[in-house]
Amino acid sequence: MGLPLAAVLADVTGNVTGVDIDPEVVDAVEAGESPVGGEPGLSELVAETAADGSLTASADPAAAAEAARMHVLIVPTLLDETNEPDLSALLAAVDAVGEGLDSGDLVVVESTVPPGTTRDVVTPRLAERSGLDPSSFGVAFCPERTASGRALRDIRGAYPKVVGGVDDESERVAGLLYEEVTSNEVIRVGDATTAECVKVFEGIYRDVNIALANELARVTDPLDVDVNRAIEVANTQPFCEIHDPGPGVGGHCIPLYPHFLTSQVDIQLPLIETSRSVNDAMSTFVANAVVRCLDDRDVDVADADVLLLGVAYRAGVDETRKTPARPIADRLSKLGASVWATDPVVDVSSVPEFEATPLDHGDIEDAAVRFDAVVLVTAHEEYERVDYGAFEDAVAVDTRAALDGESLPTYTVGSGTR
Ligand SMILES: NC(=O)C1=CN([C@@H]2O[C@H](COP(=O)(O)OP(=O)(O)OC[C@H]3O[C@@H](n4cnc5c(N)ncnc54)[C@H](O)[C@@H]3O)[C@@H](O)[C@H]2O)C=CC1
Ligand SMILES: CC(=O)N[C@@H]1[C@@H](OP(=O)(O)OP(=O)(O)OC[C@H]2O[C@@H](n3ccc(=O)[nH]c3=O)[C@H](O)[C@@H]2O)O[C@H](C(=O)O)[C@@H](O)[C@@H]1O
Repeated sequence: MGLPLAAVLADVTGNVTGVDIDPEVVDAVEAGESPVGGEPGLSELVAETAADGSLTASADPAAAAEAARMHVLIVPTLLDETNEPDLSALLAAVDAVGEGLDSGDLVVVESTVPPGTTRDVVTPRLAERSGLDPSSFGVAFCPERTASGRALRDIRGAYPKVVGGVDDESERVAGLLYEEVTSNEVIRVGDATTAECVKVFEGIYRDVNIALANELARVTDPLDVDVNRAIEVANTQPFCEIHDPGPGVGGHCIPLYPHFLTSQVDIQLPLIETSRSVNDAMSTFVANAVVRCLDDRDVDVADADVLLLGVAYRAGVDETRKTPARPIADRLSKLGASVWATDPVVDVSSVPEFEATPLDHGDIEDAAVRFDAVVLVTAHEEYERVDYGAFEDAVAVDTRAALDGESLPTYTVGSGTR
């Protein structure tokens, strides 16, 4: 999300150096090209701001920091293998900025971080690396509230911009910066930790509510009820916003943010922790539904050819981080199935640690006859135009309630067998 942000800041301020440790990213931006796809308007904005000199790029974080007076950090914040926050990229960026920090500078963190990080980690580390007194420079947390595929629109003002400073002056100056950027309001929350909580809470709200939808989907079979229909009607009541059942929660954000909170407090948070487990269990629920559907047709999963439609974690994005497609493929492969996968947006052959044979999107109908089951994992709009009649003797498992009205015998998560 750093390049969309840099391009908008360049468009607004006329003087931005985008810093990245990936030289290919730097070279592309220096050439006026956007290495980030799937973002409407971004290629044009990068070309325009690079051409007029308002956007330059550098692979030397310390040198760029030396020259700058405002420093915005939007590097990856991930989880390690034990689901603890991995802030290594952020700390590296903080160290580089610290090397070039001057009295009177402002440092803004836009990366999503565990609450307390800006005050207790970033600020002291900047002071230590720069040798400056913490009161001599500003630090604020101003979360990136954007989603892939609509970054420029979101950055320019789809939602209010949240600003939280480690002190009043930091918040005041950061607020002035973002008032130039967003067409929406700037909400000053009074401190950095509150702003960090805003971002993490937004994501946790989503994870918990998706877990509720997924748990409700489990009563479809025992109650013989169309849960998706019940959710749709329940949501006609303004105080009800039940989300959509699915195969699990993917992406670089929502599955991570609950861990950013639970790692920071030494108290039990059972609802948040259980919601994570409910969502992560959906891939097994889907794989078991495939096995059951094959079994109903006297096909042993160990002898089955299964095609996954969609590898991206959600429709329309070229992103596979924590995609539910991976555990679904893993489980079916372990049961002996021959698993194939296709995606109109993602290059399936480049997806790391993915137990599936790639199939080109254009070959779906020609190859369809070989499959015993087809699983819709990602509701890319391209799948509305597939001729499912080509899957002559297969059964479909629809994890997104997207295959309405198709001729194929189908089990739909949340709606059951049709
Ligand atoms: N991608 C999204 O939809 C959103 C992301 N965010 C937050 O934004 C932050 C960045 O996420 P993404 O843009 O998705 O990550 P990303 O992995 O797509 O891109 C991060 C970029 O930072 C570069 N980088 C890594 N370490 C660096 C360092 N030490 N110095 C300079 N550059 C470095 C990488 O080379 C890469 O180009 C995360 O904290 C995320 O939670 C927030 C809202 C939306
Ligand atoms: C609260 C919220 O909508 N946050 C957005 C979210 O964007 P993100 O790209 O992660 O997509 P998402 O729509 O939250 O979906 C996350 C995952 O959850 C699944 N999902 C989503 C909604 C739903 O009802 N059911 C469901 O199963 C999606 O398929 C996907 O696998 O996370 C972004 C972020 O924080 O990076 C944030 O900026 C975006 O505004």
